Amino acid sequence: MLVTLEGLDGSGKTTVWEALHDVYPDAVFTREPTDDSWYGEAVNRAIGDDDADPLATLFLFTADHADHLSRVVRPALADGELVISDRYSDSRYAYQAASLRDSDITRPMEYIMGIHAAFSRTPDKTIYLDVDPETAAARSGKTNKFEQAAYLADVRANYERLIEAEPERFIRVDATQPPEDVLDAVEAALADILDEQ
Ligand SMILES: Nc1ncnc2c1ncn2[C@@H]1O[C@H](COP(=O)(O)OP(=O)(O)OP(=O)(O)O)[C@@H](O)[C@H]1O
Ligand SMILES: Cc1cn([C@H]2C[C@H](O)[C@@H](COP(=O)(O)O)O2)c(=O)[nH]c1=O
Repeated sequence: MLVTLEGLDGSGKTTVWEALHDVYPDAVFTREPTDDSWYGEAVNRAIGDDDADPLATLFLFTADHADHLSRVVRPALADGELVISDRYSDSRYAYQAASLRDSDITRPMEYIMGIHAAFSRTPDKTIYLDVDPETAAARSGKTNKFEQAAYLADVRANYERLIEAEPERFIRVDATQPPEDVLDAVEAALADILDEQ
């Protein structure tokens, strides 16, 4: 089963993802962008480059996703493992659709989803850590071009579109709560997901 954690920068995904290691010691914990491949390194260069072309950046993230899928996610799923990924394809649909909003591509989210449809694997469940853009930007420290409240407001609107389109896949957790309450809510959601299996 593939479970993904999604949300704005600073929503607390990594805090939750790290805490879940103790709860599910046998699960495969992974992330996007990857942190163990040259594709992930290329993505991180694009994140740090204010002048990086948004379309080129989309394809770097997508290349990293393709490698992540074939090298980590698909083999683990084939072995029957629980895979928990800190960010996954929805991050592309939400972030790169926002980056390409004023580009020549008329429907960026649909375009990005179309690219993924040919090869990707949709998560079984996605836990969305919901936080307002101002809190997200403040928590993340505004260290790069993505961690800005105005941009994150567009990203959040895109996440809302995704949730509206697939309400059965997404579980929304209020990420403005204290970290221990957020973790309790995520643990309860995951327990329900695994019970339903
Ligand atoms: N529920 C919370 N309440 C207050 N602060 C939090 C909460 N969860 C995480 N934080 C803090 O916010 C900061 C960002 O958390 P974290 O790295 O987990 O977020 P993230 O969603 O993974 O961000 P990014 O996508 O930018 O990597 C950290 O300093 C963390 O301690
Ligand atoms: C996977 C993915 C990520 N991003 C953005 C979101 C963040 O600002 C950075 C790095 O992610 P992290 O969780 O803070 O390490 O990249 C993106 O724009 N598109 C994606 O597909």
